[in-house]
Amino acid sequence: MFILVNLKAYPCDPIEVATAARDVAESSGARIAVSPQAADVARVADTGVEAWAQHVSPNAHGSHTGSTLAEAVADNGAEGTLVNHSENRLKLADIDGSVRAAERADLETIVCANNPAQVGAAAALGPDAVAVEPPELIGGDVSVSTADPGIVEDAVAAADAVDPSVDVFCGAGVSTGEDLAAAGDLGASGILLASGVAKADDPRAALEDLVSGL
Ligand SMILES: O=C(CO)COP(=O)(O)O
Repeated sequence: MFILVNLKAYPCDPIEVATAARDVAESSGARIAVSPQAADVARVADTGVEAWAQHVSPNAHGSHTGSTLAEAVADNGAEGTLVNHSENRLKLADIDGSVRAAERADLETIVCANNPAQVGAAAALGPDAVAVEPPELIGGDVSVSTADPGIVEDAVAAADAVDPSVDVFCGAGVSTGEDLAAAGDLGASGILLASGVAKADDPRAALEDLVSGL
């Protein structure tokens, strides 16, 4: 199970979380990545943890003010990028463009989706993985793997029907090792979480609890 910690725009210390994630990944053997604000990608990657961008623009170099280029985040140490999110909704054509941009820059991709139908559409674009995150459970205390196990199973089936090589992650309310284990039992290859680590009083302890579910 891959654990991807999305720091969103939370007021946490990205280096504190990245250092803890690096240490817990090393001691447990788990794959853990941290996805900070684009401006913090280089500092986070410098800790030695696997760093991911939260978004890349569909465009390449050129007259595109405000872009976050896939090439730029890759040059600054990112190994992958999220594409689309319930909190940053993109048009299908832009999701496609961002996945293609990430491919050009050799970044791994996870496209986020709200439900199994969107998972199927996202899988058709050929990312490395898709993540199902029901918006109503994002930021809450109850894990998607407990509150709505059927949506995870349906997402796995939807992606498999389109392209069996696309992994399926789940996210929303995931915070414990038990939540992670339940996600794995439902067929997920990884989890995407934010508040359970970024808003934790002790992010290191939160990460240690998560890997206990592996
Ligand atoms: O949106 C999410 C990750 O991208 C999930 O957020 P929470 O873990 O805070 O529910």
